[in-house]
Amino acid sequence: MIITEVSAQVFRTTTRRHSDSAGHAHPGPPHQVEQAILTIRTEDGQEGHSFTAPEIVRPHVIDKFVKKVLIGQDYRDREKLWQELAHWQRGSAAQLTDRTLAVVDCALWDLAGRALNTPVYKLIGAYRDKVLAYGSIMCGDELEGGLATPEDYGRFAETLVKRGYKGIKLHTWMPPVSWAPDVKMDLKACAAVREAVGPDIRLMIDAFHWYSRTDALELGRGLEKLGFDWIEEPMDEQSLSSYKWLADNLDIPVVGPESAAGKHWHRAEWVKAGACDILRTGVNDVGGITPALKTMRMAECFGMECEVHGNTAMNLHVVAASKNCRWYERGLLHPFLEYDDGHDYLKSLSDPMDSDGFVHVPDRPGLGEDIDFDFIANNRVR
Ligand SMILES: O=C(O)[C@H](O)[C@@H](O)[C@@H](O)C(=O)NO
Ligand SMILES: [Mg+2]
Repeated sequence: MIITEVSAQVFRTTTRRHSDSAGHAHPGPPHQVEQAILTIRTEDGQEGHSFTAPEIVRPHVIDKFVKKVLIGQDYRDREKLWQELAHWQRGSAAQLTDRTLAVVDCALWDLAGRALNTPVYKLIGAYRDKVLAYGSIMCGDELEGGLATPEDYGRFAETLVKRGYKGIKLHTWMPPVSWAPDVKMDLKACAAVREAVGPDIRLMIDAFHWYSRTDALELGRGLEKLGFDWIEEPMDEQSLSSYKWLADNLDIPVVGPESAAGKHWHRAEWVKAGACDILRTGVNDVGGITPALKTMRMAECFGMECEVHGNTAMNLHVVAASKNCRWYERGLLHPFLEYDDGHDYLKSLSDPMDSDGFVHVPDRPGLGEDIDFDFIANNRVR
């Protein structure tokens, strides 16, 4: 039970996702990027793994913080280990981030599941073993035939409905797209999608994250006419009072916060302030599965749904272990990319979706990621 090793391996993987100057993903030619796998090992050889960006588990962070908290401890003491890492963040000179807490927490959950030959969502206490996915479309672009026009969004939405999706979320155009942001163009894309898919497909938007209150209000009012289910992150989430103002002035549900710091504690403040109608959490955003579950349960206490940000196994297990969220966010999707091709370091998808739009939680132990350890070893860089 005692943790004896914590290690991070960095390896090369090929992807067609490229990040723009605001960190948004767009398709491009295949290129190699570095990925990291964190491994936590016990004295009796049990292992837990989780993936992240290499800088999140760089040697300074692992040696200065993670190893000092974990080595010699019982791997089952996730709450204690998470609290100790979270407590150290304030005095870490901003070196110990929520992303590091998340990858450590996920690897500990994976370790517990592998040791007990049980999937994480069953360990938590499962609510379901399949969940409807919404197709989360990438931010708009200026690529011919990509997501450059409202009509492009409409055509792609038709493709997603044929694939089986029963919900679609648009990320509309944002800088550095030359002419973005533009509320009227956002609404044209949303109208084109509504026209293309008809009244029964659920639609949501995740808009430019720095609109003014009046821009966000105009966007929300337009979405109400199109029967959208929610408006997400149209303004800077650091302004809780702006979201309180928006939620008070709109009928369409406001979802958040996604990217705001403060973990489950700050999300409690959003609920208390009435700054959202549907709460939001995400394993990477709040520092792990452990705090994501706390956020989800807190929302339930207020009769609120809490939608989970992001794909990957870690978020799927939180959704599968919870009643008060409707969707799994499957994406990000683009006409030029085949999401179901997965990753070269995983032998199969962590979130396979059937033709009815249901994602089935893999029955494999732990997080259930079908890791190709040979690929990682053969492509390891450090
Ligand atoms: O900003 C982005 O690139 C996307 O919005 C991304 O974070 C996406 O995962 C999201 O916000 N989903 O809700
Ligand atoms: Mg979002």
